[in-house]
Amino acid sequence: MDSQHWQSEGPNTGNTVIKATGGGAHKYADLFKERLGISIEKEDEMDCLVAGANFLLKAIRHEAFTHMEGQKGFVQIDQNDLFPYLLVNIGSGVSIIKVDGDGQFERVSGTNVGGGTYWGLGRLLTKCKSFDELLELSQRGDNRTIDMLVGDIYGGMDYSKIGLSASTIASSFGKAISENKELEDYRPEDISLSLLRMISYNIGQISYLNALRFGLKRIFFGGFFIRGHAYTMDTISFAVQFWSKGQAQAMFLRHEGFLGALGAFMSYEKHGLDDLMVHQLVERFPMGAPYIGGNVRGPPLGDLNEKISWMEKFVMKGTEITAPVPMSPPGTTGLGGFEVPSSKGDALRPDASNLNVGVLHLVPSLEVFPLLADPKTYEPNTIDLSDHGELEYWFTVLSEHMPGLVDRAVASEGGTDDAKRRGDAFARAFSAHLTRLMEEPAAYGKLGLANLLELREECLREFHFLDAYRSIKQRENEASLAVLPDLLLELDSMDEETRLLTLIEGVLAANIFDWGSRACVDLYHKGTIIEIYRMSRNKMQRPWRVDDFDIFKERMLGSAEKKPHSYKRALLFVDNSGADIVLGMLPLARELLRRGTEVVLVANSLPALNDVTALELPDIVAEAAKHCDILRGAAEAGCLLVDAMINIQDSPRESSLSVPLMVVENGCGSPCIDLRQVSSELAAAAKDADLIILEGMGRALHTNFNAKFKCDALKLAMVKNQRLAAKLINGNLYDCVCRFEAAN
Ligand SMILES: CC(C)(COP(=O)(O)O)[C@@H](O)C(=O)NCCC(=O)O
Ligand SMILES: [Mn+2]
Repeated sequence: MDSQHWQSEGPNTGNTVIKATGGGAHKYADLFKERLGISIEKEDEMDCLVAGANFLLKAIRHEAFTHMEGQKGFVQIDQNDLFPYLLVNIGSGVSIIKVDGDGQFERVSGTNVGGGTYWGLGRLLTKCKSFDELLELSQRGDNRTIDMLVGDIYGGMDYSKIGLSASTIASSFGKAISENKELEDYRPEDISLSLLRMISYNIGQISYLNALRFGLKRIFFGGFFIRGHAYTMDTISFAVQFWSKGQAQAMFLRHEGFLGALGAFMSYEKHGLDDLMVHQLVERFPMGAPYIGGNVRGPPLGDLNEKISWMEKFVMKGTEITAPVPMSPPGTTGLGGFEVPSSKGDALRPDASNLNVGVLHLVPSLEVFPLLADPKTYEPNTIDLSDHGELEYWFTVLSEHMPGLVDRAVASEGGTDDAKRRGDAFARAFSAHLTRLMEEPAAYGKLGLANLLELREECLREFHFLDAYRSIKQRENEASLAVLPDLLLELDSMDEETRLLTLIEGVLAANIFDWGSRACVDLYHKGTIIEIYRMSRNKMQRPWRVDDFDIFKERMLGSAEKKPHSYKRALLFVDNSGADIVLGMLPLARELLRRGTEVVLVANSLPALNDVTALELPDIVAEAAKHCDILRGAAEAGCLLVDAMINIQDSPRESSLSVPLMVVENGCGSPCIDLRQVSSELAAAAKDADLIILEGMGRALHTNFNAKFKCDALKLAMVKNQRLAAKLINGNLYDCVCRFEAAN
């Protein structure tokens, strides 16, 4: 888990105990004791395997995946509906284990024809020097030269009566008996593929029969034989699908190489992970994790300097490894498993795990947002990056943003040499992530645009850029606060209906201040903040591309047929600093307060681009409250303005209403929000809420555009990316979305 935990143990005092499992735990125990004074405590291999698999399947959302025809598909496993399952561990031999619960399992079967058989026979038949070389050979093989196919027996025809196609293998290596050929006459590539398919099909078939024997729906495959090899997974999947006639599916584990080690870790008493919940665990991918290819390389990384220089080496190593992998969509043949693997497909990456190793953080305060209509089917991302075209587009966009972002980040730290060095390291680290994900989009789990945007923020933080947009945010807040009084006067002179429309227009118009959008940043060179804000407001033309304003208006103000609805509490998920919050969301909050609705401003816990944070908001509200009694009274009632900095007695109150205004943090530090993991404060504040307003592209479009809630929801955003506008709303850059969805 966190390296700090290990570091805090202090220097080795001679009685350190490390839990370990597998052959190595026996083989090297004496050496560890002799050289390092460390005692290796051996744990049972099968216990560890099962404990490791159980932990991963419960703790990591995107752990299990299917692999068919070169495509990974993540499977969401319900923590409460995991057992029983079949675990097939393919090492030298194969163990088939029925798992009924934590510590409850039985080895129900196995086969001596496993990875060792493939490697042993393969070595004898091809003269390969390593297991990886043998696997790599199979990648270029054509097994039809050796295997006897149904078509070979039936003159190229299918044996349709019993459902066998001409390309089905009738007999592995069967052609060798009828041809007058010697071993040298066969290509090693073909031999390797034929062997791989023979063994994988056999394992797939035996596993399926065992699943059938115990009535199990799920079969997870793991072990050294698989090691991320796409074609091996495809063959096993194909076998399971073929024998089960599509009733069963093979699944694989993302951290399959670590089952035993994790299980050994789980055997420590008091590791505190017994009651873990998936929503409390956050997987991050720091470049500083001292792992390459599943091996720890060197001591835990201490200070930032150490991290930067290690990262430089790591990236060099990464480039070495990743260079030969083609930048094309991952895939094998796409042809039903009986075809030969395409050499253009996923190259073999024996060390595919090198950058996949995340660090799991336990954040006990995270909760599932209680107002999600159905947390089980909720998917935060609107854009799925498993679509290669999308990934390529966003990869390019984010790569092009990099120089500007680095300049901004370095400037935010005073432009010192140290900041420049960190800036370089950040750029290299984030580029390495992007390159890695281009090659293997599923390397870190299911990949959506929100994950990429969050990864960028995490990466900045990793290199100690805590708030790259600090000065921009301050400047924009000040400029906007200066014009707020005039805006409030203008609003107050309007009738209710015009005011509501102007307020929503104001939110949409002010959402243009987005430093994460290339198009908007280009715009900022063309005028002052206020000029751009005015221009944006003047351009507001209804109907917007998505325009549910009239439904929202009817709900708020009522109509001839309907009475107005009085919301008890509204959660306003706010977005950017400056005009967005000051001239957009705060005036809307004020309107809700005026109507007797409690308002909770939900802001980021950590900075992301120019988003306003929960820490910054109270000061902004305090400044705004100087010009507005409604905000002031509500903020005081909500204890937001603790030390009432203004002399309230002196100014007459606009309203006697004083329902509270609160600020809560959302638990995240990204431009998007995953509502499966929010702060406990937000979860608590949500209990009484009956209206949710999600604002901005990140929170309302990239994520949550399709989210359904238990209460009314208003999604407001200006679309500041042409491609997204075209794809999502069949519209154009700067089009607006005002989507209102009544409670489910
Ligand atoms: C990062 C963002 C989601 C932030 O938008 P916001 O939530 O502030 O409205 C947005 O700027 C974005 O999607 N940018 C895409 C890159 C671009 O078009 O340049
Ligand atoms: Mn934003």
